Amino acid sequence: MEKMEAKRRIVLVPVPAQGHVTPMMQLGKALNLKGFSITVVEGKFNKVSSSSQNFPGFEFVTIPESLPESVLEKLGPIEFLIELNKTSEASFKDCIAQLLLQQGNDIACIIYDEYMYFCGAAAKEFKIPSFIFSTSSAINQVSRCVLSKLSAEKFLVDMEDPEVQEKLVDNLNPLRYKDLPTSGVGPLDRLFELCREIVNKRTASAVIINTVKCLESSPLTRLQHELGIPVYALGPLHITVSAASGLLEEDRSCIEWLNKQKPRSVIYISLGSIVQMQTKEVLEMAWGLANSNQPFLWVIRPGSITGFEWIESLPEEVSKMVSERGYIVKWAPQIEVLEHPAVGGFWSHCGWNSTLESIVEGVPMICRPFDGEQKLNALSLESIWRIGFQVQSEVERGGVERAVKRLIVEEEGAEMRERALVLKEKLKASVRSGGSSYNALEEIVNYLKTE
Ligand SMILES: O=c1ccn([C@@H]2O[C@H](COP(=O)(O)OP(=O)(O)O[C@H]3O[C@H](CO)[C@@H](O)[C@H](O)[C@H]3O)[C@@H](O)[C@H]2O)c(=O)[nH]1
Repeated sequence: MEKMEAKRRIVLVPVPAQGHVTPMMQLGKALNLKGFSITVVEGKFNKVSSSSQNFPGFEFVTIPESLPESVLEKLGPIEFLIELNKTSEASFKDCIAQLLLQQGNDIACIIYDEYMYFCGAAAKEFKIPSFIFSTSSAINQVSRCVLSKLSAEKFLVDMEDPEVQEKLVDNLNPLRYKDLPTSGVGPLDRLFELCREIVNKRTASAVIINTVKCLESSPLTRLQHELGIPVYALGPLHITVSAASGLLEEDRSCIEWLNKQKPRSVIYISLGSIVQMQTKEVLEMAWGLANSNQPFLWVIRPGSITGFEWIESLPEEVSKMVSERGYIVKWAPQIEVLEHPAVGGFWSHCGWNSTLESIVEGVPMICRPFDGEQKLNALSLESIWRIGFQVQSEVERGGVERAVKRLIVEEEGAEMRERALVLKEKLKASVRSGGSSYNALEEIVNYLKTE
């Protein structure tokens, strides 16, 4: 009898946040289908192992030294990540040493989220190949390379000059210096330090990125040039494999509600898994949506309105008006919502997963980015792909009403939808046999099998 080839193990290290876990687990599933065994190393909160039933055969390991979620609230995201990397390095080395013992030295590769750069030390020490995985756009990666070379102090002074603000970043048209993702994340010097750590490739053999060549051809070329190692664009991963790793329970009743709405009439509103809103903005949104006269499906996560558990801060008259025209859920089956024929547009914070998911369904977008990286995605959606437009950061009811009508009712929205449908076909083609993302995955698999 022919001897079965032993499966080789891949260790995945995701960031414990929905927008990062989802694509990492999709990558794990894709590699598992290609014959690799998967071990997921995780920390103390937002554990993927809570949905382990969706990943039969995967092994889940917890690092004992990782930081609790309360530290994230105390330190803010940048300091938390810097601290997490410091505290996790030694325990991750121990964890890999253990795994090597158990697996008879059979670890083909460590694939770590770009923010989990502490993994680099273990890869180096045990001479295990490593890949860096990026869950955001290539333009964001390139922007980080640009920022990592700047001094925070000088940047702040330079940016006082309006001419510098408007200056295009070399070969990255339409990106201007003022578009670089520096806002909303804390002190600039700490952000630049984090950028330097993230773009430091250490001993990694390649970067895997959840984007698509036809969307980001020039940033991808520039990224490869900046990093000097191969960059594999194999997105959108969610259409390569389905891998349910939701950290919140989906409310499927919204699909029944959508079934009762007219084709392309509904605006879907979701701001991802992290964004927080103030009550004032929520109220302006509610009035604007109601005044638009279009039906709407609105995801409001528990705890996402600052200071409140859920939507108890909405006055009764607003709740009544909302329920007449709209439907609110705590968490939706987003991909299914976007592919529903009743959905005509997506009001989004432009997280990278939401951006890809919307394009794959040919749904045009109203862009309301919150932090710097989302602003880059909004810029691409508005100025490069021309399948969405941005609303001003100060959200007020008149602006909300106009934006919804512009996208769902007016000719301009229809044109955006047409362009989105063209992109949809291109993205689908990229993951089919012979497509750019399909080929990138094949190259990775061949590399891992021969290492
Ligand atoms: O009701 C909902 C709302 C969202 N989602 C899913 O949650 C994910 C959200 O991801 P994303 O759109 O990327 O937003 P964030 O959760 O905010 O993701 C973080 O991670 C992303 C990837 O690095 C970044 O682009 C974002 O800026 C960052 O905030 C998507 O897969 C959605 O399908 C649901 O399933 N149901």
